[in-house]
Parts: sequence; C-alpha cells; structure tokens
Amino acid sequence: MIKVAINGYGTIGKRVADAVAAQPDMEVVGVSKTKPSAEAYVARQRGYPLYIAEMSKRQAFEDAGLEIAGDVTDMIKHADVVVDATPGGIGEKNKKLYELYGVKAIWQGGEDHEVAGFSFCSSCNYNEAKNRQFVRVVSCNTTGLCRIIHAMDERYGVGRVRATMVRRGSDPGEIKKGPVDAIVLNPVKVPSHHGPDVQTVLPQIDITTMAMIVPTTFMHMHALQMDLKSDATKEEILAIIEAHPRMGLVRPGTGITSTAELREYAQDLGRPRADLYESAIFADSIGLVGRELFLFQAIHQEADVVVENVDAIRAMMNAVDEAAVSIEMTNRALGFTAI
Ligand SMILES: NC(=O)C1=CN([C@@H]2O[C@H](COP(=O)(O)OP(=O)(O)OC[C@H]3O[C@@H](n4cnc5c(N)ncnc54)[C@H](O)[C@@H]3O)[C@@H](O)[C@H]2O)C=CC1
Ligand SMILES: O=C(OP(=O)(O)O)[C@H](O)COP(=O)(O)O
Repeated sequence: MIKVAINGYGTIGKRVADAVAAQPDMEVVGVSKTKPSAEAYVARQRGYPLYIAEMSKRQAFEDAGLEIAGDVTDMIKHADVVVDATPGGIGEKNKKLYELYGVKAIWQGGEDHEVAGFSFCSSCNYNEAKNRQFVRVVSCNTTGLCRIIHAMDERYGVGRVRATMVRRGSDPGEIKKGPVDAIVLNPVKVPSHHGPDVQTVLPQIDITTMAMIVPTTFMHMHALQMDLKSDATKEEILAIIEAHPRMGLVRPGTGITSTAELREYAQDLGRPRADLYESAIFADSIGLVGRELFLFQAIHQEADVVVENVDAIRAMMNAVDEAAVSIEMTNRALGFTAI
C-alpha cells in the first residue's frame, strides 16, 4: 500500500483524501489542519489521523474534542508521498521539510512550476513523472485545457490555441471572496497564467489565454478555439471525447446549457459532493470552420485535479506502468465514468 499524507485538508485536500482512501493500492496516513473547523470534524468522522501545522494550537483542538496525532513533521515521517494542498504560496515553504525527510511531494496549481520543476497532467505526461521526488499538478483550468488540447494534438496536430476562461469567483463554501456584483478582468493583461501554464506540460503548443472572474461558485467555463493541422469532422471529435476517460459530453438531449444545470445533473447522478472529475464539453458547441475548432467546456474547479493527484502518486512511486491503467484504476475506485 502506498502511504499518502495530505498536508492542507481544505477544498482540494479533503477530496484527495477521500479519493486516495478509495484506491485499492493506497492509504491515508494523515491529514493536517491549522485550526479546528468543520473539515477537522469530517476528518475525524472519516477516521483520518489528524495532524496540526503548529503544536501551539494543540489546546484549541483538544478543547474542540479533536484528538491530535502529532504535528506535520510527525505526519510526513509516516508517508511515502505528501500531497501538499495548502493555499497557494504556502506549499513552497514546506519544500525544505520534504527535502529534509526525503519524502515525495505533490504541489497544486497555486504554486509556481518551479517549486517542483515538473508540471503534471495524467493523460499528457504520466511517464515523465515516474520516480520523481517532486511534481506539481497544474491548476483546474490548466488541467481542462491540457486534456482537450493534448487529445486533439495527438490525433490532428494543433497549431494556434486561443482560449478565454470565465472563472467562478469563489468556491461554494468560501465566504470571504467575491465578486458579488462585477465581472473582474483577472488579469487585465494578456496572457493569463493559464497559457504559459499549459506550456509547462505541452511546451510545443502555441497558446494565448485571457481570463475573467464572475459571481458564481460552481465551475469555470472555457471558450476555446484551436487550429488543427489536419482535416477533422465533428463526429470524429465527438468520438475522441467520448472515448476519453477524463472528458465527457454534455449532450443536447439533456437540455443543459449552464453550469447550474450541470451541478443539478452531477448531484442527481449521485456524484459525491456533486464532483465532476471530467471536463464537461458541450457537444452542440463543437464547431469547425475549415480546420479551426471551437468549443465550450465547463470545468469543476474543486474536482478535476483530484483524480490527477491520484495518478501522480502512482507515477512517482512507479507503481503502475501505463497512464491508461492508472487512470482506469482511479476512475473505477471512485465509481465514475465520464458523463
Ligand atoms: N479550490 C480550487 O478550486 C482549486 C485549488 N487549487 C489549488 O489547490 C491548492 C489548495 O487550494 P484549496 O484547497 O482551494 O485551499 P483551501 O483554503 O480550501 O484549503 C487549504 C487548507 O490548507 C490548510 N492550511 C493552511 N496553511 C497550512 C499550513 N501551513 N500547513 C498545513 N495546512 C495548512 C488550511 O487550513 C486549509 O484547510 C492551492 O494551490 C490552489 O491554487 C487547484 C485547483 C482548484
Ligand atoms: O486553480 C484554480 O484556478 P486557475 O486555474 O484559474 O488558477 C482554482 O480555481 C483556484 O483558483 P483561486 O486562486 O481563484 O481560488
């Protein structure tokens, strides 16, 4: 069994913990929190040993009736791999600790590429992650971009890519972030970080991205354009997406034209926390003008990177040789097939 610790049990960390616990070849050896919270009670209910970032907070946890197994240093001593899901910028500060104890570590998209020197997307560069000590799973939006661009590049070759990301303002449980009544250009300047970030995984792709933030909480929406290098048909592209384990089609028959209806659909499908691990590509939006491909895809920010973390663990441990096999194991353990 691969022993996995989750440093930072928040939006991403709690999902990664549950996804790891569901795998037949992995176990959760601990999760960490900075202060008592609802999530800490959930960790206890799930049976995950709870560690704390600072021992000075021990009393606060004990007062809340939360038993502590030790501090983060104690936790990583039990782990083969640490998934660092602390807020962007904090993870980098933990690197020294991982180096000191010689433990493997995975960072999230809120950190810069340089923290690990290698950025990961399961269906693009699984083999290159093998045996690495440090890997960074790219952000939710970048993961969504990499999946579709790589699939099109493998089949047709991809020239120029242009994409606009309409991003959710905050996660559903976050009360401190906005906007409440604005469309925020984030950033105003072109490109947004997503294009250069895609190039950390797919360096050959000529991509420029723009991004804004809107007052919603569930999912980002991408308007994507790419030049294919050979002729394609809509039917072929639909078939490629349908066969992909991490991309799904929003079919016209569902009548779904929005993120709100997608959330309802995910809930009705019985997905835990309404999580859509796959990119949701609107079948009707797929259009070709000559060799120029257009589409809309919705990306569930809290979920798509979760399954990528699980595959990254297997690659770094060299536990499963082929990406397709790890992806299938991850998906099966979570009981999901793409919509
Ligand atoms: N929320 C999202 O939509 C996505 C987030 N990411 C990335 O994932 C990372 C984590 O983001 P979220 O889960 O949203 O953050 P979050 O704020 O929901 O969770 C972070 C957790 O880390 C804990 N924490 C803070 N400082 C810590 C420390 N020094 N030691 C241990 N734990 C500490 C916090 O208590 C919290 O439980 C960031 O890099 C972010 O950019 C990536 C894709 C999507
Ligand atoms: O990684 C994300 O988005 P991003 O790909 O736009 O950076 C997540 O949605 C987290 O974004 P946040 O930094 O707005 O919380």
